[in-house]
Amino acid sequence: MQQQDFNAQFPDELQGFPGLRLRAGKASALVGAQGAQLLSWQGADGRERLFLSSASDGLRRGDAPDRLAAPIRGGVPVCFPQFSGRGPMIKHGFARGMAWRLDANDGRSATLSCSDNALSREHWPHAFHASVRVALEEDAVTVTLEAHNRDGTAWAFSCALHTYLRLDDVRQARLEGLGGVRYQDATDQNREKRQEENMLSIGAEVDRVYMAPPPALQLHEPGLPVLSISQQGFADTVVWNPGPELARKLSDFPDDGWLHMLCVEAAHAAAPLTLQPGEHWRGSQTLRVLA
Ligand SMILES: O=P(O)(O)OC[C@H]1O[C@H](O)[C@H](O)[C@@H](O)[C@@H]1O
Repeated sequence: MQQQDFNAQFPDELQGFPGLRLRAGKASALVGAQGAQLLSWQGADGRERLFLSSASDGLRRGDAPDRLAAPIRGGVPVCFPQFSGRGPMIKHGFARGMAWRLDANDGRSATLSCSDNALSREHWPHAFHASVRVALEEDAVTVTLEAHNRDGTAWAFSCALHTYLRLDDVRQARLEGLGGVRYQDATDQNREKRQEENMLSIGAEVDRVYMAPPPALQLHEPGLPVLSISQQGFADTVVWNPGPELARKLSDFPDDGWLHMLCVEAAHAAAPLTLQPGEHWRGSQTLRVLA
């Protein structure tokens, strides 16, 4: 893509990251060109609901798109075609480091896409098309990821919408809805466990893949309306917070950043999915401020 077209498609910016602003009444969102990553979402109350690290690196205007950019730490990174280190590829796949193109934009929603090219083939030999649609409502935002096998042979993938929710203080928040759900604990060699409590509180590192979770969870924070987090088409929900020790080791993350975020991710993580030639897969996550 020419720099001129890129600038026309992504005229807005947040922390120097080029993107596209969407509006629905008083609500607003900014979708970044890198990785089709939602970088900001403010509902009608004007409160920012997504965490974006002030120390984050990433693709800036004018950077060459012929190599992968450093991942942007925050918003809603799209992990594709691999979740985390669960496979031979670079962590979370290559899609979050690529410049995506804009396919449609009606002011309230936008669709971005990427497909195989010389860069993706350095990491994965397959023909594919991936798209992300961000749809804004007054009190909600929905991110939909779609993958299409354009190859002559079947391929397998895993993926996630790696949503970083912004919190005042994670220690005061409660995530409701995971009571009785089984999870793989990545802080304990992926041992399988069962969560007893329905209200999860966090004060240290948490890195869990919940399998067959309920379709909606609720995030409670003192003095704020409840946030509903729902998903469709994804088999797992990942909950991640680095806690104080890992936070200090992450170069693109403030030491106290762990207090102000919680990742609640719609994911296919525990087991990969296989798409036959010509097949599509689609999954979405909706964040909604409840009255
Ligand atoms: O640092 P990143 O590559 O963005 O990954 C951040 C985190 O993503 C997921 O939530 C994984 O479960 C974690 O194990 C990982 O640390």
